[in-house]
Amino acid sequence: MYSRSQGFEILSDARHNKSVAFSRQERELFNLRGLLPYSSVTQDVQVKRIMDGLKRKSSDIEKYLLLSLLHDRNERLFYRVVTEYVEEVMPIIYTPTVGQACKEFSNNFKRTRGFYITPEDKGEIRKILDNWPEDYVKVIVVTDGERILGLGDLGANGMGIPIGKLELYCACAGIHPYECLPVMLDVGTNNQELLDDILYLGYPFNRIKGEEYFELVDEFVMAIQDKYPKALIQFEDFLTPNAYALLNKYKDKVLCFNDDIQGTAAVALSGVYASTRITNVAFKDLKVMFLGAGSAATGIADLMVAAYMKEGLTKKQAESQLWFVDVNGLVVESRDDLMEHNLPYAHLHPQMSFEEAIDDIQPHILIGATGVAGTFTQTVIEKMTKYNERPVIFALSNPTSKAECTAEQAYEWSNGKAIFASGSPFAPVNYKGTEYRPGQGNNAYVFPGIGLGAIISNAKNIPDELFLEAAKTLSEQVTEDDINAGALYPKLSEIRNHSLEIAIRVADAAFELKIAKGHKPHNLRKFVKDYMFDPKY
Ligand SMILES: NC(=O)C1=CN([C@@H]2O[C@H](COP(=O)(O)OP(=O)(O)OC[C@H]3O[C@@H](n4cnc5c(N)ncnc54)[C@H](OP(=O)(O)O)[C@@H]3O)[C@@H](O)[C@H]2O)C=CC1
Ligand SMILES: CC(=O)C(=O)O
Ligand SMILES: [Mg+2]
Repeated sequence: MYSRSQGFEILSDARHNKSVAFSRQERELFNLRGLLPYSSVTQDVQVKRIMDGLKRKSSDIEKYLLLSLLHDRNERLFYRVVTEYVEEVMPIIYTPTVGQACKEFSNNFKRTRGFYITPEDKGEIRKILDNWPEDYVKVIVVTDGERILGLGDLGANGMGIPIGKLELYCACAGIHPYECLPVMLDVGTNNQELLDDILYLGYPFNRIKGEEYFELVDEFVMAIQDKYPKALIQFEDFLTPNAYALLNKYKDKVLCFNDDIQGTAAVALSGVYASTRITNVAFKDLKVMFLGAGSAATGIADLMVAAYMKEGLTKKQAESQLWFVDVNGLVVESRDDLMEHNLPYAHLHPQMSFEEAIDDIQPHILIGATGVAGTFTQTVIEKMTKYNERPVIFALSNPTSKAECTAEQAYEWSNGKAIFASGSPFAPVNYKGTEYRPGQGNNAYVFPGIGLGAIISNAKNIPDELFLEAAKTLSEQVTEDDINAGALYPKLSEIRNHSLEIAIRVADAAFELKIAKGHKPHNLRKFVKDYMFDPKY
């Protein structure tokens, strides 16, 4: 990799720094003699040093900080570590540890990463965007920090999420680091604890809302369209009403998607497809019950409707197989507290509690997206087991502390019958001598590949068909071994290959649908593979 920096400058330039891996020749060329210890080592040895260092750390947050410093110092080494040890490292740079990192973001702040926009920048967003040093940004992950995982309003501390998501774009889909832009739309926070904290670094006022809020977001979207017209905008961890309002406003006009609504939908649908290989229930006959009726759960239901319709069901029939329960019980037509996105699933049915609804509807699949731990109780799992030989249980809430139930609970309470997946990782569980491998139903399995496919094809927008394609592709990556271990998702260690497959199919579908602005490469697979960033020196 070519660099114009010399001497100390190149050692503090994370993009080009190789540190003790600089060869004798490079040390001569870049005026590095005397600045490094004698040994010139391979990147493999550097990786070993990092992994040994991680093992010596006694807490996950310390590991997060070590990796974050590495990212600041030597980008290629950081990504080499993440790609090679993705199973060990993903729970650190992503959920669950990223949740804690967000909570402590201001306390641990050392070096800036990403772009911050506040209400004081109104009218000048396009101008200040020129302060960002990169010309070829292709993927932007933006949050306003109001619904960070299941942790609520973390204000500007939520910046850990765009940073973490973009690290996965690079590690899992080979997007080049310089093509990534994490953005915090810091519109304030209503979290009083943060406002009272002298160390809090965000805009220290209550959130702006209504017209003022939507105008600021619009100015941001337009500024991005102007400076980076080919960039994909991923909306992340917005509060549900805002998430829907923004998605509906921009999804047909701008290359964008909402990860919590649409990415989650694709990964959950993929798991649902895979589950039918174990349960042998035909996909079009599946009855699904959701606990939580927010953006994640509704996004899944909406994509399932599209998937059912491809199997010949009418929209009405499809919707009738999907049931929601929220804090106030079963979502039914007679309720007057529902939001617009709930209405297609508010069936003409008596109002009842969650447990009563399981007895009444007898769903094949239970999907939790509440952000509330312990909501899948022993009784809930037992009821699901009563009605299904193999009950399918998704506890999607993040981080781990918010999961609706643990993997161990699901297997124990179902006497080993449950097919379990969760948003944050759980280790395999040995129950009565059999090892069960929970799958990780997290949008991280799909958003990197979807994003890569969208930018490769230079798509105008991302319609549902592309999310369906991603779901199908991922489910096809689930092997017989995975199925035999009760896992609905393939092993994370192969995620780069899965992202590649998703990207190819998504790009291909974009060309088929004629929403791709570019020309289809003669050999799409080779084109995508060649595009992908390889962190090896
Ligand atoms: N695995 C993955 O890939 C993803 C996981 N998630 C996780 O899903 C969770 C929810 O996210 P999101 O949908 O955006 O959030 P929302 O706030 O939009 O949705 C939460 C829903 O759960 C309901 N709820 C809250 N408490 C209970 C309860 N005790 N019983 C029944 N329902 C309850 C809420 O009702 P009300 O509004 O009335 O309080 C609301 O309908 C988060 O923890 C998030 O981390 C999100 C995206 C991706
Ligand atoms: C995974 C994710 O996007 C979330 O929990 O919000
Ligand atoms: Mg999210």
